[in-house]
Amino acid sequence: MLTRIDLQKMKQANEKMSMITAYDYPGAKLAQEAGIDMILVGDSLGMVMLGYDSTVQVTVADMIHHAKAVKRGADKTFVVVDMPFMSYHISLEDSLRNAQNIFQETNAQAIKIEGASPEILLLTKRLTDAGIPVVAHIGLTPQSVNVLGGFKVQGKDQETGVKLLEDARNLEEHGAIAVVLECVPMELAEIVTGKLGIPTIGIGAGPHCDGQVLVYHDIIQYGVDRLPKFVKSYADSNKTIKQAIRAYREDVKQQQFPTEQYSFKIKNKEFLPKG
Ligand SMILES: Nc1nc(=O)c2c([nH]1)NC[C@@H]1CN(c3ccc(C(=O)N[C@@H](CCC(=O)O)C(=O)O)cc3)CN21
Ligand SMILES: CC(C)C(=O)C(=O)O
Ligand SMILES: [Mg+2]
Repeated sequence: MLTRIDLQKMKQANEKMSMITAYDYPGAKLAQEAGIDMILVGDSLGMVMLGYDSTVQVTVADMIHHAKAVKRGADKTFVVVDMPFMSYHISLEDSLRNAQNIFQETNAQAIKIEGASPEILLLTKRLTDAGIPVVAHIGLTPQSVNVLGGFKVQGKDQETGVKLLEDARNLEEHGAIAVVLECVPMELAEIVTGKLGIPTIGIGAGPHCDGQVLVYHDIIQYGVDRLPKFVKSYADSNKTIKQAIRAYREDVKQQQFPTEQYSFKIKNKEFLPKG
């Protein structure tokens, strides 16, 4: 299992970190077997697993339910769990308690929170002090989609670019072990990556980040119809799975399945009920 020290060393050696989301036991198991460095139990599960149109409806209970399944499938992989919408904004005390529940119940290696406000910085420090490693997340922060006005690229002008770098530095200073940069111009991500001691993990943030993360269902095109520009697709599961289900359906209709090969037989027909 990787540790935060390994992440640091990988950054220094310019060895890129691969991260993928996962939300369930089989998904996590395959990711671990494929040798992925880190798994994120993202609140994107609300969209790709549960069919919501944003991550806003996801709850702490949802995150724990899915993260426990992930950890069972990937017991030897560094797992990060998203804290969901509003579970770390009501009060510092509530935020710490929610983080505690997520961390203790799931056996994850770190939690992830969006933003860099003074409250988030303080929470990052308090969690770190308490022994819960924090991954930060800035740029496009999907839990704020209704404030941002859509899933849009962030940090495109001078003011927001300077702010993004300042946010990243503050998060590092308050103890974050890594920072996710979502949907920012690649040139800006390169500068932030160069200025930070902790690794950056990009999604739609170009090639200069220390690591990359993508959503599982996007990479294998599983149940998603439209891919964001920054996603490279590596398999067409929609096609493969639909082909398999259609073939099964056809076999049933045509009485091609089940044949004897897929059936059980009785040795002594005497035992069969008369009738
Ligand atoms: N399936 C999935 N993949 C993701 O990467 C993802 C989720 N869901 N849900 C949570 C967030 C939301 N994310 C998104 C979703 C859409 C765009 C998008 O469509 N962006 C536009 C760019 C818009 C602009 O130019 O400002 C694009 O064309 O890629 C970006 C990030 C990333 N995360
Ligand atoms: C897109 C990644 C970074 C995320 O937060 C998620 O999958 O929820
Ligand atoms: Mg998320």
